[in-house]
Amino acid sequence: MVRMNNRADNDLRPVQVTWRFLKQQPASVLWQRGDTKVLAAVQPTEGSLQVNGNGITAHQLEWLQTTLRPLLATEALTITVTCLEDGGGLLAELFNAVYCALTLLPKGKGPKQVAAAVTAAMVAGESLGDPDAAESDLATSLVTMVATPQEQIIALELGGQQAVNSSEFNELILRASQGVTRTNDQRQASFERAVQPNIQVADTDEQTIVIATKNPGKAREFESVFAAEGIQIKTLLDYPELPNIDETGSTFEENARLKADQIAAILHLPVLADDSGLMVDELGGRPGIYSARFSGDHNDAGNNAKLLYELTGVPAEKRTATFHTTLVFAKPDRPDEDLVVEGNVKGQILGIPRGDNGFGYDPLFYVPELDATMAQLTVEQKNKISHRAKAIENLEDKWKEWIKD
Ligand SMILES: O=c1nc[nH]c2c1ncn2[C@H]1C[C@H](O)[C@@H](COP(=O)(O)OP(=O)(O)OP(=O)(O)O)O1
Ligand SMILES: [Mg+2]
Repeated sequence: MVRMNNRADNDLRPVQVTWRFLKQQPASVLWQRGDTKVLAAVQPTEGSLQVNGNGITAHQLEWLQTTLRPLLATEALTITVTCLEDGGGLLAELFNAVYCALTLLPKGKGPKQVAAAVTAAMVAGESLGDPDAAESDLATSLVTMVATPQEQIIALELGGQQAVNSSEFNELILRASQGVTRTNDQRQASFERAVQPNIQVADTDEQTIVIATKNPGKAREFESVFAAEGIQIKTLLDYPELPNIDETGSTFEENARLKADQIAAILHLPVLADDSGLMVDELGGRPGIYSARFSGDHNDAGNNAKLLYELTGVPAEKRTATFHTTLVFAKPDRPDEDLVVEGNVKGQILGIPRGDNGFGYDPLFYVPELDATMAQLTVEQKNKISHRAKAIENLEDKWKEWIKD
C-alpha cells in the first residue's frame, strides 16, 4: 500500500513544536503533526486540577484528564487544550501538546515520567503508524497509545469501525510502541533545537526557514504559506536565547535587513524578516516604520487608541491608509545576496474597531472591496489580500531558485 508522502508503514508525520507559543503564558506550546494542530497551555494554580478543552469532545477531554493525572507531579494546575485543526491522530496529539507544555513548568512541577502518544491504524489489513486524516477514515481499527520510551504502556484507547482480532491488535500495539519512541525523540530534538540555537539537530530531512519575528500574528500568516511547501518554519520565539535586534533603520527595508542578516549570521540558517507598518495619508504616512512603537511601547491596544485619537474628527473619505510589508530573505553568511520584495494593501481607518482576528491595527483597517476589517477575515482570507500576502506572492517565483544555491 502506498501512503501519502510515500511514508513507510512505521514512518510518522513530521512534528513541529513552537515552544512558549503564548507570550503571556510561559508553559504553552503549539504542537503540530502533519495537519493536526493543538495549542496547550498550563498554568499553576492554588486549586485542584482543571482541564479545559476547546474544539474537542467531552469524551476526548475526559480521556485526556484520566491519562494525564498519574503523570502529574502536582494537581494544582489549570490545563487548557485547544484543537486548531484535526488532520488525523487528534487524541494522541492532544496528549503530546499538553505533555510538552508540562515540561515547560518550573522544575519539580513538570511531568513525573517521560511519555509520548501516537496512533496506529489498521488499513486494508496493514498496520500504519500515525495515520493522517484520510487514512484514519479508511481504518477498520485504531489504537491510540500513551507509553514511556521504555515501552511501559500508560493508556490505550481503541477506535474504528470494526472489532479487532488479537493478531491485528498485537500488530497495532507493536506499531504504536515504535511510534511512541520516535515521537519522544522528535519532541526531544525540537526542544534541544529551541533552547540551544547553535546546535542543529538533524531531525527530519525537511528544510527549515527561520522567520525573524517575535510577532505570533505574523508567524501564523507565514506558516500557512510555507507549510504548503513542506518547509518547516521557526520563529525567534523558538530561540529565546537570541539577542534583541534593534530596529534602528530609517526605512522598512533597512529594518528588515537588520533582522534578517543578523539572525542568519547567528543561526546559520536561511532567515526571512518582515518589517511592516501602517501608513495613514492624513498623517503624512505616519506611523510607518514606527507602527509598532506608535504609542510608546509595543502595545496593540495603545497603538490603536493613539491612531483613533490622532484621527479625531477626520471624515471617513479622508481616512485612507496603506499597510506595507518589506520582506528580506537572507542566506547564512551571504548578506550581499539578500532577496528583497514588498507588498501593499489599501484601506480605510474606521472610527470603531471591528473583529477579533489578526493582530496589530487589523480591527481598524477596513477593506472596502470585502466590506470587512482585516480582523473580520480568517487567516486564509487575510492571506489572499494582505500586504504580507502580496509581498509573499512577489517572493514566490524567486525564492525557490534563490534558496537552492
Ligand atoms: O497585518 C497586519 N495587521 C495589523 N497590523 C500590522 C500588520 N502588519 C504589521 N502591522 C503593524 C503591527 C506593528 O505595530 C507594526 C509592525 O512592526 P514590526 O516591527 O514590523 O513588527 P513587530 O515589532 O510586531 O514584530 P517583529 O519586529 O518581531 O517582526 O505594524
Ligand atoms: Mg519590530
